[in-house]
Amino acid sequence: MLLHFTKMQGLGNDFMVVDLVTQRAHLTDDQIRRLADRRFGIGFDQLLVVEPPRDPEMDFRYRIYNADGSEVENCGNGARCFARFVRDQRLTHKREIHVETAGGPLTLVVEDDGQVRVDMGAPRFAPEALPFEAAEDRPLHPLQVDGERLEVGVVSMGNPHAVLRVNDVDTAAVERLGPALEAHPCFPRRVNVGFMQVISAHEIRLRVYERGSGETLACGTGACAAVASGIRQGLLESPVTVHLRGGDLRIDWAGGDASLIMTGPAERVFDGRIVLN
Ligand SMILES: N[C@@H](CCC[C@H](N)C(=O)O)C(=O)O
Repeated sequence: MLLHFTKMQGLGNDFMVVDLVTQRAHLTDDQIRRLADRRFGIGFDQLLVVEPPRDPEMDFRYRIYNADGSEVENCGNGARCFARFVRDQRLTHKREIHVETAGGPLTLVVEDDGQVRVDMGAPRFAPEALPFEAAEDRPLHPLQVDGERLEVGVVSMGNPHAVLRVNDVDTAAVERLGPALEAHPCFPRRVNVGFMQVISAHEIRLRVYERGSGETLACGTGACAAVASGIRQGLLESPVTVHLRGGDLRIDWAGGDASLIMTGPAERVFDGRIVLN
């Protein structure tokens, strides 16, 4: 069958976006892995699927799959691309869009300048929210990883994140510690791993080794998790500018049960169609 898709990117975190409101298709894990391949397929960090909502209060259902075919709960850069996509495709004219995700509802607002502001919900630090195996909820947890004793913050943004403070993201051991932490037995559903360099109370640099996709140029939920963990540790104050390899995000958080607000760009790259086999 012939599938129409759009390639999009948010700060270099790239997506294949498929409209399953007007098309019918079912993609298997194996097909997703082949489409994600940067040499034999289209190439992307995540596949985003737009579906009709199951809840009548919502505008759409937004499903997210990593490059390894696993379905996940949330994707911040994807949410911004999703908002641009449904308006560009004329699936909605609304500027404020309510979507269901596997990690809970999200509200997306397309601003006049084309930037998208996303209410990402409140961070959850309780270990069982990720899940993470620990006896108590604390700002930093000691963890033995690849022969090293590390201290990590753990945060659920719908999806699980571990945040590690480093002196310099350019020299951080992302390729070694990223996969080791992602597969650490204390994270039974695996974890996304953020390497955070604090520049000032309002500015960090961040690299993220993503569960199921490897290091990406940017991760929206990772940026929210790093800021929430940094504020909780008393290292940061809202608003925080997060410098990622692909560009900058602004994150606002009033603390407690307040939602994290992420603001950043979303771009269409090209439209295409592919025969699914
Ligand atoms: N790139 C995303 C996060 C995508 C999902 C993540 N890899 C997971 O497995 O939870 C973002 O921008 O948030």
